[in-house]
Amino acid sequence: MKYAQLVMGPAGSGKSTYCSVMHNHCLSTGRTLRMVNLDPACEVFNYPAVVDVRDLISVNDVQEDEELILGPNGALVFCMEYLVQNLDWLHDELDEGEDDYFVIDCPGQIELYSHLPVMRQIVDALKSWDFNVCSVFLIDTNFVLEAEKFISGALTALSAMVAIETPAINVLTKMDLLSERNKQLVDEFLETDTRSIVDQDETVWNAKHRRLTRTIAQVLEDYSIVKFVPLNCEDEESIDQLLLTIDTTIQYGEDLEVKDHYPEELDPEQLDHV
Ligand SMILES: Nc1nc2c(ncn2[C@@H]2O[C@H](COP(=O)(O)OP(=O)(O)OP(=O)(O)O)[C@@H](O)[C@H]2O)c(=O)[nH]1
Ligand SMILES: [Mg+2]
Repeated sequence: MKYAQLVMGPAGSGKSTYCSVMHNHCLSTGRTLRMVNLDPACEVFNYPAVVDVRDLISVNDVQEDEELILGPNGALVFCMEYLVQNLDWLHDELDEGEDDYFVIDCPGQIELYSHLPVMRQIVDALKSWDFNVCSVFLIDTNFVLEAEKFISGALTALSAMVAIETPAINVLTKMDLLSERNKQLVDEFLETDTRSIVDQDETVWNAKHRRLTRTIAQVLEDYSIVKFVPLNCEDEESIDQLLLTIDTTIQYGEDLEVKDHYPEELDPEQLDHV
């Protein structure tokens, strides 16, 4: 069995930073993560990538092609579609040994997480190659600090969850940049039910659309579909906590635990006689 975190989210939400933070954290605890750059548009990243999609195709290559005439967004979509047509390349690149744990840095075009099929096709391929996959969907905390933005962030995360259909962990990034007051606000948002968050907000705009926002908030609340985990990259405990949540979601380490623990009702000494 292999494992993969797909690090997704809007442009600039902190995906590549998250990848290098996770890599460094695991390096210091003696654990190996295999890092993958799946962003054909990226210029630099601060982790050692064992797989880099730019070896197959990059936005620069595509934009230099005079026959294609594509802008940066079109070129990125072209690259991702090219990757989907050449999934054997990715399979070969990822195919090294057993029990590998990959962290995959994805591109930031929001269309990839709403209506374009490419991310879904990549996830389906990973599953067919025996990967346990989890999407880690990052959202910049600064963009969810008001009630209607919080709802909008939750809906963005939900649209990715619906489009990609994997277990998902939604992460609020850049917590280190918040003032103490705003940190408190985020904590309050995360503890409060979504419906009450909307009810606290009293703007004119909100009054006009109150029934709609309340209903959306109620649906989010009733189904408990979108939960956020805050991440402060400066705080090792925060990183560790998130990693544990992700590991549990993709069932990483469960085999190890089974070997380490006997069921409660069984006495280990008795097992020798079985
Ligand atoms: N202070 C702080 N800055 C961050 C954090 N995460 C990201 N940044 C900054 O936010 C900017 C964007 O971060 P990236 O990691 O490149 O974001 P990305 O999601 O990979 O961006 P794209 O690949 O372009 O979609 C950079 O200037 C980072 O230094 C964080 O946790 N704390
Ligand atoms: Mg990036």
